[in-house]
Amino acid sequence: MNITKEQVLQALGNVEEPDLKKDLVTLNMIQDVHIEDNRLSFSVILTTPACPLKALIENACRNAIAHFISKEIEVTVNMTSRVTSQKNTGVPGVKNIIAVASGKGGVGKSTVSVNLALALSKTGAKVGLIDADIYGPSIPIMFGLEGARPKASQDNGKTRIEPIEKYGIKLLSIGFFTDPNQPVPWRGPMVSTAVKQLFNDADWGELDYLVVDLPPGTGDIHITVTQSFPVTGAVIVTTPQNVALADAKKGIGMFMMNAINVPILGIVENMSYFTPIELPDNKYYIFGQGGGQKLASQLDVPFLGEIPLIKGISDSGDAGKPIVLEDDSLMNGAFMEMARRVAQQVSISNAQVANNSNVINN
Ligand SMILES: Nc1ncnc2c1ncn2[C@@H]1O[C@H](COP(=O)(O)OP(=O)(O)OP(=O)(O)O)[C@@H](O)[C@H]1O
Repeated sequence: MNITKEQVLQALGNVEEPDLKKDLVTLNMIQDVHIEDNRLSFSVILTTPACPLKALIENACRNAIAHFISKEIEVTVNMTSRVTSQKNTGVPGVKNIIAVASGKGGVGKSTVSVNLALALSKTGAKVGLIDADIYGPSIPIMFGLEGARPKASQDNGKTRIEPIEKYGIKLLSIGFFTDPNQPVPWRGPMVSTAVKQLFNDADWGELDYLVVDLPPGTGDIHITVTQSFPVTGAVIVTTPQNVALADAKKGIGMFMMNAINVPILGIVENMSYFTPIELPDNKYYIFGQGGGQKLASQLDVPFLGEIPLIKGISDSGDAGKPIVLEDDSLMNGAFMEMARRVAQQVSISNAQVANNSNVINN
């Protein structure tokens, strides 16, 4: 059978990327088309390795070839990915900055940040994590790195800090530079300088996603980070109680202010329901049900998922090995699903910016 590359591209031009609402050929997602007799192979370049629609897109490609060219063709689809970026995150080599925030303290923002970073890395992305919670840096404990000190070197008279690598991601915490037993009386300008150093003076290398755990509330650090670096988007963590939801709303309001203007990637509801480990199908909505989802639809922002209240989540954080590293989907499923949705929203946000300017695909 004589098929041409043009025929293949024409057929695949009928497959729409469901999130980005354009066809795969227009989005430049089809590459390496090889044809030999009745054997065809091509690559589909997804915008994130965490793409939740991978199987659906592959199926749609196979169907398009069968429908528009022939069912007799032996098709090999190589699903691969190249994370998109908006121009210039301000940190060399870093494609996307994801800020994790909460209106209220203690809702599980650090737990979500850590498990989000590790879940994205598990899907194959290159990930970094900054703990910018100067009032209660908890990432050293959650990674079993209490007392760790990152290496620093001089490069042309400039200090370069080497992020610590653990569980496949690079991380820096403000807690690596302070004594956990001594309270640090941070003043506004000191805070701003210290936090900017975590971004600017560190050797992050090439990263698809840099996750930033912000302090609770809306303060100096939020303003420093969002005004110094073009943050791709913010993930807002809440619990189901009304007090937490009201503060989450304020947090979202801050990111949406004209002076800040950071896209909201979505709301994560943590501690949504209690699940006893011995009865994993039982869900007890002890703090009320559906509050996070309702807030998301009210504010017209995505809902990124419900994370159960499970003792293992707390235990694993305290033990320095976050739950997402477990191979048990009962324990890590909710975080993996949330991470896929976050990555999906990053891709959508980048594509929207591309409609107005230029998205780089490298
Ligand atoms: N889904 C969950 N199930 C069980 N325990 C959880 C869950 N989420 C968080 N925790 C526990 O709740 C406590 C607070 O979580 P975490 O430190 O992540 O909150 P935070 O919002 O970052 O707090 P802070 O406001 O102090 O920065 C921790 O002990 C953590 O292990």
